[in-house]
Amino acid sequence: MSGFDLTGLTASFGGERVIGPLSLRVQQGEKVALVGKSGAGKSTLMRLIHERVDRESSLVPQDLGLVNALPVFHNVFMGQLDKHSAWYSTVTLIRPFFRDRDKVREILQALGMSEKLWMPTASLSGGQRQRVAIARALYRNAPVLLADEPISALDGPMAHLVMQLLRQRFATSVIALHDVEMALKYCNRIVGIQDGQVALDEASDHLKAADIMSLY
Ligand SMILES: Nc1ncnc2c1ncn2[C@@H]1O[C@H](COP(=O)(O)OP(=O)(O)OP(=O)(O)O)[C@@H](O)[C@H]1O
Repeated sequence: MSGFDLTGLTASFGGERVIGPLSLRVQQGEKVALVGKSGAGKSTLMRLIHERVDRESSLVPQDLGLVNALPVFHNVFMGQLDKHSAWYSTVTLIRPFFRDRDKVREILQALGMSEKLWMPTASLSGGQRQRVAIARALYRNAPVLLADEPISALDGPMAHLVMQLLRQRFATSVIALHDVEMALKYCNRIVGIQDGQVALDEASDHLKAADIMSLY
C-alpha cells in the first residue's frame, strides 16, 4: 500500500467531538499539506491516520518521541526496530553493525549533522532533535510519510533542505504545516482543517496563500 482511503475518522475528548466524522483518500504520489489554525485538529487527525496506516508509514510526531538517554544513532535506528529480531536489536544497543552505522551516518549527513552520530540526544538543540526524528523517519523508509510540524524548530535554509529531502524520499506524504508558503511550495495538495472538518481540499496549483489564510 502506498496511498490510503480512510472513512469514519472521529475523535472526541471529554465527550466533545474534535475531529470528524471525516474521510480522507490519499493516492500514491500525492504530497498533502494539512493546514489550519492551532487547535483545529491537525495532530489529532494525524494520530488517527497513523493508527490506521501504522506499519506502512514513517512518522514524525510533533513531540518527536526521542529517547534522550540514547545516542543519536540509536534513536535513528529505532525507525526500523520492528524489522529486526530482538537479538539483532540487543547487539546493536551495545555494538552497532557497520552497515547500519553507515546508513544512519549517510542520512544524518544529508541533514547536516553527521558529526552528532554518537552524541547523547539530550545534549542536542531543538532543531537538531527535530532532525533526529526526521532521520528516524527517513531510515524507516516506509511508503507513506506522516509528519506533524516537522520544520517548526528549523531555520529557513534548513527548513527548505528538509522539505526537499522529504519530497524526494517519500512518494506519498501527509505533512501538517503552519507555514502556508512552505505548504504551497512543497506539497501538491492542500487540505485545510477547521473545527475538526475538512474545510478546504484543493490542488496547490489552484491556490494562493491568501486563499488558505481564510482558515485562520
Ligand atoms: N489529549 C487531549 N485531551 C483533551 N483535549 C485534547 C487532547 N488532544 C487534543 N485535544 C483538543 O483537541 C483539539 C485539536 O487539537 P490538535 O492538537 O489536534 O490541534 P492542532 O490543529 O494540531 O493544533 P496545533 O496546530 O496547535 O498543533 C484542541 O481543541 C485540543 O485542545
